[in-house]
Amino acid sequence: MTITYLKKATKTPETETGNAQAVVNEMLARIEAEGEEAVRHYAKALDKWDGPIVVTREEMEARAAEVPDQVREDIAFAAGEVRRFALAQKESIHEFEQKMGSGLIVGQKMIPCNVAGCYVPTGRYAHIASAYMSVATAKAAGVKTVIACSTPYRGGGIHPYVLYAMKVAGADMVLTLGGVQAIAAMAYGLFTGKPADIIVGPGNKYVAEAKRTLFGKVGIDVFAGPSEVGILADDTADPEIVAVDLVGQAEHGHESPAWLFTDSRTLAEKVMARVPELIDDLPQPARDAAGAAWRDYGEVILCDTRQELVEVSDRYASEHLEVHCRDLDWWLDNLTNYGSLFLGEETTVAFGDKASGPNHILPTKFAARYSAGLSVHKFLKPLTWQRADREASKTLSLATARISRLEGMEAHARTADVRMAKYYPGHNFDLGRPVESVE
Ligand SMILES: NC(=O)C1=CN([C@@H]2O[C@H](COP(=O)(O)OP(=O)(O)OC[C@H]3O[C@@H](n4cnc5c(N)ncnc54)[C@H](O)[C@@H]3O)[C@@H](O)[C@H]2O)C=CC1
Ligand SMILES: O=C(O)[C@@H](O)CS(=O)(=O)O
Ligand SMILES: [Zn+2]
Repeated sequence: MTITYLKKATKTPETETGNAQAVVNEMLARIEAEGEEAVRHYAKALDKWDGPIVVTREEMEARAAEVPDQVREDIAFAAGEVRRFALAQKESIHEFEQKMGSGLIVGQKMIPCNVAGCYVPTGRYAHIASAYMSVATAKAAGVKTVIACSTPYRGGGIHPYVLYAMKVAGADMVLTLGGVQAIAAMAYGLFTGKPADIIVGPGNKYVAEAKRTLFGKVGIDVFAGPSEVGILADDTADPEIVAVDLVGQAEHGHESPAWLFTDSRTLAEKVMARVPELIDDLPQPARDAAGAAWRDYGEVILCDTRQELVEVSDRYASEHLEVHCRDLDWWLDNLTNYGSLFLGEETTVAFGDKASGPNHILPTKFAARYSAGLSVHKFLKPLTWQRADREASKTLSLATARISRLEGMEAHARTADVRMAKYYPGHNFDLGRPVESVE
């Protein structure tokens, strides 16, 4: 395969993770030992917040009353589309009941987690959309208690429109907390008395590392760290739109990769010339964020064929992947690793980020190789059940006893023996040869 790097990143999505891990480990240990006091300490030290942590219902209502009509309308529209998509996902997986060869009745029940924690980042930007992406999806799944947390915005309380979006999406409890201290508070049930069963939502490297570290104690959605964009473009693509879309996501922060995969050197050169101009034209803090992102993480990769482009793109497993090429169905059929796919010039990542319906909480740092993004399914457990009658119990007892004994598991085998002895007294079944003692 011939790959030419017309621009190569000096950093990879894994750079800087080590530093975050050390910080997160220390903070989690202190919060586990000291509880709410340590959380308050970090809220003050890192986010200049020493006000109340729990946002009361009355405060939510009072602050909601001040939200302008156009903002309400936009949030209602976008949250509605996200809910609509989540409900369609819910429809796609169902409970069922089936008779097996043994006569056993088996089934699957879809049971939502009881408590979900939703993290809404607002360090650099006020991520209003992240509020309904997580909360509305948890509610569509049927989660009873949804706790939402967001960073005190620029030293104040939760950003008013983020709080409004949480309310519209159906949050049951809200905490004014950001970063590691928010994730830990949700995991341990601090301030709410309700430890989360699952914690979801995007965030910076500290948030993503805290979720990863606490995984096991609590469920998580996916490793949703600093945003990434990949664009596949051929010679039919418009270089201006490709460049604008790359910068559109580089704005996220100095650790946000933007990758162009193309088989057209002409297009690549035009895009590379245009991106710095577009960045220079941005207001702050976007200019610095996108400038550093493009300088350190931007890549332009030239391949010979579209098969090679698919291979390279799958290796990068971009969180967001745009395709600006002829024959869009071919790309839809052949690409396998991406968080969310945006086909054709008429669509763009920002639609998915804010309003189109499919979730924007998506896998980063190669996690799209094994995981999709946040969906209603992350909150739903496909739990299995089974019920045997006497006939099924007999068929299964014989097989189970014999297989257990082949495995050397005598106690397992006896759970089948005892049933046969009770239901068929005096019968002589082949239940396998008893396991010999090995001292
Ligand atoms: N993958 C995805 O689906 C999405 C990812 N994102 C990403 O989320 C991120 C949002 O990041 P931010 O704006 O920073 O907001 P954030 O809310 O994730 O982080 C702010 C918090 O970081 C903590 N923090 C900052 N510096 C710290 C330090 N030195 N030590 C310990 N804690 C520290 C503070 O407590 C603060 O509350 C961006 O990287 C964005 O790209 C956003 C939306 C979706
Ligand atoms: O990583 C992401 O999904 C973000 O691009 C979403 S947003 O732009 O912050 O809304
Ligand atoms: Zn974005």
